[in-house]
Amino acid sequence: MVAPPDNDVLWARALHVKHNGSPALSGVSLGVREGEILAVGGPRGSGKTTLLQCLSGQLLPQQGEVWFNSVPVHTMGPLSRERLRRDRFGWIDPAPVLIPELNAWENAALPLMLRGTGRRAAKKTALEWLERLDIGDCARKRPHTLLQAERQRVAIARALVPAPTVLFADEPTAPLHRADRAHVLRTLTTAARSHGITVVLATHDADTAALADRTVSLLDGRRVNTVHLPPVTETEGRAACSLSV
Ligand SMILES: Nc1ncnc2c1ncn2[C@@H]1O[C@H](COP(=O)(O)OP(=O)(O)OP(=O)(O)O)[C@@H](O)[C@H]1O
Repeated sequence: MVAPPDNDVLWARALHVKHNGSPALSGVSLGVREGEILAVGGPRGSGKTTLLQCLSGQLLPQQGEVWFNSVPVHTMGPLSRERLRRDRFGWIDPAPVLIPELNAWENAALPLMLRGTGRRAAKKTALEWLERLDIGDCARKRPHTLLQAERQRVAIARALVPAPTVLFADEPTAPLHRADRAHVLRTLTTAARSHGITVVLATHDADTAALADRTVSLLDGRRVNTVHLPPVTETEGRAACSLSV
């Protein structure tokens, strides 16, 4: 095994994954630099979710290597990978999965409390994030009384609250309206940049990818070439488009 370059927080080499015999990833390699916002683009079924699951240690590739800060994730046992995900990674699903018995701030504070932070401190941090995401008013509401878009903001707050080293976001704005999407994504990317959080963002939306520093594109489980365009604005990162297989 050869350790990854020092400036890559995540590094994957030649990942191969098959789901029930059909290939989902076929030899994908990539590095993610510390503090980078990396978009993983590609059409539906191209392997984006599978790639994020491998990088975050949720799924072991049948072949290939995944390294996090020079630690080989692909050789870790299930408990070590679970601890790594709890302590260092955040995850946002396309649809919010919240605990129905807890209100919004309790849901958002949960990762901190699982790490041993006291209830009062965890609540303070959770409320700050809910405010930043414009749902401070919902802090005491249970998930079933919230709109889907509000629930997704709670899920995003929950992922940001413990300031993870790497945040994996799988189509995080899928349940939001277009206007909402831009605002939530800006909040997410601005927060990530200001807290030095590395983000790996799966999306098939060019507007979303435009907020990233770099885009890698997948097609049928393989990487396709990308070309970088000039910055859209000084502050919002760069866009990239897929050229060809
Ligand atoms: N649990 C599973 N069982 C069987 N096949 C799966 C499973 N998960 C993914 N696949 C298949 O693997 C391929 C890659 O799926 P994946 O979800 O990684 O792609 P994606 O780019 O994230 O798609 P989407 O944008 O629809 O989420 C697809 O052909 C998909 O149908």
